[in-house]
Amino acid sequence: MSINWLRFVSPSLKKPSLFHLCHLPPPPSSSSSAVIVAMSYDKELAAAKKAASLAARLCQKVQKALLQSDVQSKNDKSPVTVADYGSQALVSFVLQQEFPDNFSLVAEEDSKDLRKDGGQEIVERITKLVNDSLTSDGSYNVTLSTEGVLKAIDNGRSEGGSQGRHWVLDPIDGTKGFLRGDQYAIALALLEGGKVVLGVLACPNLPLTSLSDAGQHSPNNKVGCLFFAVVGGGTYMHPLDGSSAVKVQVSAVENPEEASFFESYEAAHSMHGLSSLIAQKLGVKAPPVRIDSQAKYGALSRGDGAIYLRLPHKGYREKIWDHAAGCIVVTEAGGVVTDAAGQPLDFSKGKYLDLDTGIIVTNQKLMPLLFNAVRKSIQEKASSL
Ligand SMILES: Nc1ncnc2c1ncn2[C@@H]1O[C@H](COP(=O)(O)O)[C@@H](OP(=O)(O)O)[C@H]1O
Ligand SMILES: [Mg+2]
Ligand SMILES: [Mg+2]
Ligand SMILES: [Mg+2]
Repeated sequence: MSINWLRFVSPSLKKPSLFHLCHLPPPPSSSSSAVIVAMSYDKELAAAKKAASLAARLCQKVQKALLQSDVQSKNDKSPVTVADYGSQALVSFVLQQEFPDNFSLVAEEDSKDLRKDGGQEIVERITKLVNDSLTSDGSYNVTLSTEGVLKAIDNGRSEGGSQGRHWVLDPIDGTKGFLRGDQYAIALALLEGGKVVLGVLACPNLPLTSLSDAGQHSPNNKVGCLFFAVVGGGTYMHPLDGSSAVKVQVSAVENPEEASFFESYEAAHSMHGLSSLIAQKLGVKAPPVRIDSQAKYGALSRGDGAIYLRLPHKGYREKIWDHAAGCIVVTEAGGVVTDAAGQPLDFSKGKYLDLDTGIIVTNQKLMPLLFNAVRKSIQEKASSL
């Protein structure tokens, strides 16, 4: 099935809306002309934004309690587990309600550990969190049982792939950031035929103004952003607690000396030494901006920085839910996302991304320079071993 894209101005919406035409095989008795079915992602986008916003609220509630009760210093990870599972159950439930006939979800968590002996208490806490969120939203007149919550979590066990539609969810991306009270994201994307066609990134702790602004740590600076993108339609951002969206664009910086770059806060997730070698080769002057989660993709999409380098240690396999939403949010804002060999990320192979060395992200102008610096640095590192 081939897919063509066109921009369509909906008279009722009075704003551009994205439609695509699916050329279906002709019915047996008809002539050879293709049957054209027009579809939009408006309903999917509305559902994804709703699900991610609800999940973000659940996570904010848990993170607040986590910080207030100082559980963080006790190194007790259970509240994070509660938020991860609660977020996944909520998103899964909302999407299944909205798309009962065509629902497939590839998500990070499953209920295996929760079903073990001693898991009942934590399942009850998750169930309460999920039901409280559903009640406060008011759209769905249901109360989930503990088994209903476990089933909703396990509905995220799809394998994805190159055929059909699959939602892709990271219920909390940046768990370590969440624990520290730093950045994290609820990352939800839709794959169609193995390509990302829609992405929503809820970043509850990301300031509404640029991370490069001097006053970003002032107490008046509001946090909580939601980024969204539909293929061909650009990237938008609005406050998590609002709906007035602005279109965002990646940085237009062409001179690497003026570029700043993002990388993981956690050195275990990305080789900081290698990225500093790359930055040095490029002539980047600013120190790295280290933050957790796909909030990096969101911040990059609005030009807070110009480059994102993710260079995992040998043997690590990247999962699609760690990049699907972020990837479309950046590309629709004019950026480029490739692996370290310059190939686009392939989301059609199931849960894992099959890629060379790492992931590099920047604007179109800087990509050739960045790519060269990455190749040289990787070769230098290999020959020094
Ligand atoms: N050794 C490793 N190398 C690279 N990424 C890793 C890793 N261990 C975990 N991760 C991934 O890094 C993600 C967080 O990325 P970042 O460093 O940008 O915050 C984690 O997502 P979760 O927090 O959803 O588990 C996890 O999937
Ligand atoms: Mg993740
Ligand atoms: Mg996660
Ligand atoms: Mg995880």
